[in-house]
Amino acid sequence: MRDGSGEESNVAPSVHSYSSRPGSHRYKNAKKGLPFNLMLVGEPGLGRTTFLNTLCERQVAAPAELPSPEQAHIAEPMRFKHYAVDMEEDGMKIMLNIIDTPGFGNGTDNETCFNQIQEYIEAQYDEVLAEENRIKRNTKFKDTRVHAVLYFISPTGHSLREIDIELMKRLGARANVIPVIGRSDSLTPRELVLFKQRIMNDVAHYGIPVYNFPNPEDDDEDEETAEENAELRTMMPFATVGCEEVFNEDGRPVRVRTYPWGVVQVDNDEHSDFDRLRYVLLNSHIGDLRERTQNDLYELYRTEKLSTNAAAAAAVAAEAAQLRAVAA
Ligand SMILES: Nc1nc2c(ncn2[C@@H]2O[C@H](COP(=O)(O)OP(=O)(O)OP(=O)(O)O)[C@@H](O)[C@H]2O)c(=O)[nH]1
Repeated sequence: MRDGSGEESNVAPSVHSYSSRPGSHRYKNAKKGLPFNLMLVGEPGLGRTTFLNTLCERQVAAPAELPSPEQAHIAEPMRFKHYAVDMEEDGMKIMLNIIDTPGFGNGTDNETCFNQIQEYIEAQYDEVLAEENRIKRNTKFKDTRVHAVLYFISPTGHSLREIDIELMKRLGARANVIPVIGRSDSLTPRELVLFKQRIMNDVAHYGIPVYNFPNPEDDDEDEETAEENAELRTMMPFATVGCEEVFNEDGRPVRVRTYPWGVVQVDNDEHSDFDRLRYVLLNSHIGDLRERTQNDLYELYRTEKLSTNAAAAAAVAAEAAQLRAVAA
């Protein structure tokens, strides 16, 4: 860790400031540790790797190796990279499993990426379904269902692109999709406000089923939670800034991106939504994201899958009966 002078410093790594926010401790019930599976999706260069390391407050993922100039034009296919990190947040142990998707949106054929991601999410549901049907349960079964997908939007300042709309629409039915604006410090505060508005207009116009924080009218939430959720809805999509370096400012650890014209403080609410998003993911809404995955998204998938299987079995039985009748 370096301080502003470039020297090694011994500052404590805790740089976030959210412990006093409402809603903390809401899900502090997991003694063994709460598993949380988070997928990161977004085009190359939007800051996913930096975000991951900033979220975990340590270097979990190394920066991607850049191809040589001769190879730079060859689009690498998308792949899944897994990172397992044990965290402790506000007294709660979290077994964080991050699934990164380098190579997404690299080529002209995005359909293959869409299918790969959807199949990955559904394959985790299939594993739970198979486990539920086992006579003897596997006590070591690891639930790898994706509890949230962070979708990184490019800070163009325009509006959503076709790739964003398509992907979020496809995944929204299978996972809690949370849109975020990557490298948001490239927009001025006014540009950011307008960009957020345009994105949310597109979300409404195209009926994109993003995770929209439980509506207090639908749920039996207390007043404080209802207010918090209403505020979080107005912040969507979250504007993120990532930075792995921690500096020492008057004895206080801060993460800043330094530019010739000034600094961007990652954990300062006036500079970015990073701190708030981190709090949502690892504290206030970790329980809701997990519950929604289990009770709504998985249940829907399970019903669809079993109905399809039942319909297929009925069709096979009808065909067999027909063949038997012909043979008789
Ligand atoms: N301005 C700005 N630059 C950032 C931010 N986060 C990361 N970067 C820089 O953007 C570049 C790409 O960051 P990565 O974290 O490697 O992006 P990625 O999305 O993982 O990209 P791939 O590894 O190519 O898939 C690096 O030079 C980072 O230092 C940010 O919040 N703001």
